[in-house]
Amino acid sequence: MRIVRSFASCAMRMGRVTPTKLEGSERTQFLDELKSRGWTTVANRDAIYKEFTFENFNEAFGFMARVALKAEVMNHHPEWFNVYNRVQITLSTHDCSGLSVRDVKLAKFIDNLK
Ligand SMILES: C[C@H](O)[C@H](O)[C@H]1CNC2=NC(N)=NC(=O)C2=N1
Repeated sequence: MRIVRSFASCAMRMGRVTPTKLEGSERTQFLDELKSRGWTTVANRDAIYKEFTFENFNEAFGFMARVALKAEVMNHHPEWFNVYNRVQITLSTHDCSGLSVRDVKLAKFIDNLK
């Protein structure tokens, strides 16, 4: 049983388990936390958005590289747009068509880089 559980939690960490959409008070709590750090909700879809500005392209791209490596490990990828020193990031979970804990986890990682 312990082996089954540890396999399940490993699969979860590796992003191999289909995530479920955040709902109810858990969702409200996560969203309040994210909004306090500058994330906003997106019109017409269940996603969060934040814009980051850097000194120059080099700083912006270094930041993107760090996010990309984390995203690959999590098997959870951002939708993003970059022009010179500006990076716009939208997070949503395609596998459940909405926000999941993976978006919250990736958002926290991103905020800690800045
Ligand atoms: C098949 C593969 O597991 C999925 O497509 C992964 C890859 N990256 C992903 N990224 C995001 N943002 N949402 C997903 O649901 C997702 N799913």
